[in-house]
Amino acid sequence: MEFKNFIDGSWEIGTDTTTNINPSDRFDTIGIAARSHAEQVNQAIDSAFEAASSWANTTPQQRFDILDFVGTEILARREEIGRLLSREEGKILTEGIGEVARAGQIFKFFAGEALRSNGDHLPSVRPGVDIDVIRQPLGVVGLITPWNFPIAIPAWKIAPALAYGNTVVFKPAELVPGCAYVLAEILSRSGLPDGVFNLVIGKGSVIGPQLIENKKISAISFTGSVPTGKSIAADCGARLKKVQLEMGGKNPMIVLDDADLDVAVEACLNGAFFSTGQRCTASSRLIVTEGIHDRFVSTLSDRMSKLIVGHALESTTQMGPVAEVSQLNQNLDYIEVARSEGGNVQGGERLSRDTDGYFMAPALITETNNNNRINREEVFGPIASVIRARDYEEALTIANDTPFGLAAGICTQSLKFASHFKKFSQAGMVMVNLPTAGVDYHVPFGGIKGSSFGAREQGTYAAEFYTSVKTAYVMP
Ligand SMILES: NC(=O)C1=CN([C@@H]2O[C@H](COP(=O)(O)OP(=O)(O)OC[C@H]3O[C@@H](n4cnc5c(N)ncnc54)[C@H](OP(=O)(O)O)[C@@H]3O)[C@@H](O)[C@H]2O)C=CC1
Ligand SMILES: O=C(O)CCC(=O)C(=O)O
Repeated sequence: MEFKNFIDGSWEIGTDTTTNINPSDRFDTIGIAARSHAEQVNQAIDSAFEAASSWANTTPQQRFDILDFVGTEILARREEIGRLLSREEGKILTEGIGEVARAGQIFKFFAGEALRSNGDHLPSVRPGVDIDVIRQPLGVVGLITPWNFPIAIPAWKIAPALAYGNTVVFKPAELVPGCAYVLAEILSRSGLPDGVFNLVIGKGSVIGPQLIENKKISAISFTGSVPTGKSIAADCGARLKKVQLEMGGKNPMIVLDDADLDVAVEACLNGAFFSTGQRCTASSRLIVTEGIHDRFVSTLSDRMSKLIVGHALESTTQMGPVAEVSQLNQNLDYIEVARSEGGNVQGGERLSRDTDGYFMAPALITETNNNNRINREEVFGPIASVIRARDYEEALTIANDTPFGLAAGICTQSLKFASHFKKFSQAGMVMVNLPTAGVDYHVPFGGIKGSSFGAREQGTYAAEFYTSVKTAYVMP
């Protein structure tokens, strides 16, 4: 397959290309992808700029119909696209299909938003004057996405951008051009005028700065690593360009003595190891109180060691490969760091298979403390560490002692502790007796502290980023 750029309503691949390889089976080439050059990126920006004014003035019905069409087609093709996703990114097929369904639902949700979005009408403090607070699109938005959710994250940026009347230049992660291409192909048949949606595939370090520096782009929405996010924010700040960042996490899951052991183990197994731990919401620090610690560790480690690691498309597989070799090496390095810090490592070995995929066993590291590097830095792999705590108060202090603040969880049967945690945990998303990862598509997503910057994504809150507010005073 050829994964082409979509610029001003036309498909093109250009001369410079990359090869897209299946991380489960490195003998399986999925396709050849465009690697955009500067001229193509400029054409995409120009065409989005040209299209912005007429798209901003389309009716809500036109925008609803287009986004609803996209959502319907994605949902109808969830198995086929889910297969491509799993082949390309490496999450297991049920997770791949689930992610595609989520992307379809996101388009449907924002189709509705195109109809629902409104402003406020208020009386003035001056007699006879009316005030309207109106939401207006920003113009052209640049969307930069990571590899770990290759269709859901693009969906939750593209759908609100279009619903609220913006035009788009979309740059997916180079590792996952297939899902981006399929999404663009559906959008290309949805009735969108030329230039409203553009896809430029290629290297982030080349395309990213071009998007940020170009004056025709009004705003950048980014999901990915902390260093890239910080440099994007600094560059946007210097140009007074609106920016939204979703970055890493070092998400705590507290397990209290009174927790239901099965619930806690299930939540941690899912939160730490599903999707090969490649979720910014993954539970990477398991903070466990003394009374349940040993039972919890022994049950979780037993369940972890039975997880079947293998080819993402095999029906028996419970954990697929790591998405790429540099991420695999980073994971294995962190296991050695944890060992050298005194951690007791179970699992975490490199696994070899005939298909030469990037497989490793999930790892549980016990007897760690919160100052260890393994507990301070985001790893982004199937690795969780366990930290002992005396009681709830100490567990909460440890949970909050991190530069990150994306998701935080607690397993307890105590309403008192759950309610206290909901209020005092320093995170944008809090889960009680549920995994820290795996969120709904219709409510806000994002964090505090070093995890996020700017307005929230998803749900009706997405309007905060994708629109600006105008206040109109009228004396009729
Ligand atoms: N919070 C999250 O959801 C995610 C966090 N991460 C974290 O980041 C680490 C590294 O992953 P990685 O994929 O390299 O993350 P990056 O932050 O490098 O990549 C995320 C996106 O940004 C693009 N990008 C890269 N450099 C620039 C730049 N200078 N300007 C603008 N955009 C740029 C990438 O393009 P390209 O792919 O072409 O390089 C990709 O589309 C992981 O180990 C993990 O810790 C990773 C993925 C998701
Ligand atoms: O946990 C989820 O459902 C979403 C996670 C996510 O968006 C991410 O890892 O980037």
